[in-house]
Amino acid sequence: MSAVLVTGAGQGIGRAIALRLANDGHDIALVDLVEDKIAGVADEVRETGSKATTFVADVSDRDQVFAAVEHTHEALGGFDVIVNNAGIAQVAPLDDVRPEDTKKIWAVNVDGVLWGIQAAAAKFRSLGQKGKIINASSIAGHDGFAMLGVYSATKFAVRALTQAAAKEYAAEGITVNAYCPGVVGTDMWVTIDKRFAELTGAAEGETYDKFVGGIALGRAQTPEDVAAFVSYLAGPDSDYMTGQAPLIDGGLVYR
Ligand SMILES: NC(=O)c1ccc[n+]([C@@H]2O[C@H](COP(=O)([O-])OP(=O)(O)OC[C@H]3O[C@@H](n4cnc5c(N)ncnc54)[C@H](O)[C@@H]3O)[C@@H](O)[C@H]2O)c1
Repeated sequence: MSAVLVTGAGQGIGRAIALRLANDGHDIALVDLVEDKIAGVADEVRETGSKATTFVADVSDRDQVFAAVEHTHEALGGFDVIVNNAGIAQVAPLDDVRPEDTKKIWAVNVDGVLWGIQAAAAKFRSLGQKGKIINASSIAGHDGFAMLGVYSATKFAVRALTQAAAKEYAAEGITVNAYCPGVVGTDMWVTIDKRFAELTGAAEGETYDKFVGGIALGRAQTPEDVAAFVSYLAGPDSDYMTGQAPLIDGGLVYR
């Protein structure tokens, strides 16, 4: 099939995407901050029969992202898809946000996606081939959530980059889309829930449960639910789709 680079692949949604795409028959380059985590996922990928390679990189560092793309091409013998999945959350009332807070989250969630877009487009161009760029936005990229204001801003920004890149690269046969999960019970949500508890006096688990209670389909979202949509985006059935960022949230209505 094709060679896919997934960032933030060491756990949560990124891990599920890596495993789903490996099961679809793609070879996978796993990129994350910590080697131990991606080494374990690489073993799981190899069990599916697909190739796996790991590369430690911080997506907020442009040179490291370009190096990750080069590594993918060398190790897997191709480069067809990038999934710019890595991201961090931040829970704070807007009044409390300081410059160092916005810099950090912006560097990972927005700059990190931009470097991934640039590096992938440059590589597709140098190889003279088409390619697919897939970015992690969020339901918080469609609605500004209280206490998640800066996080929401970064995810709106990911949608903006997705739309702009889709227009800039369309003539080269490069498609650019995003996925927008709702509430997925990964480590990210454990951290969000704890921070809500500290700030609002809610019991631990209460905020997560409230959000899950607002999901129309009546069950919590799994990383595999997200990975199923990314499987479509990474495969040939999405060839005529670009610049889109659909919600995959089970019909979440709680705000
Ligand atoms: N969990 C949710 O409910 C949810 C909802 C909507 C969108 N998202 C988005 O989906 C993506 C994955 O979320 P998750 O819940 O799996 O998160 P997670 O915290 O469980 O995992 C994120 C992974 O990204 C890695 N990472 C963080 N910063 C990095 C950096 N600078 N460079 C490289 N890797 C880095 C972490 O080490 C970790 O392995 C994120 O972009 C997140 O914003 C998550």
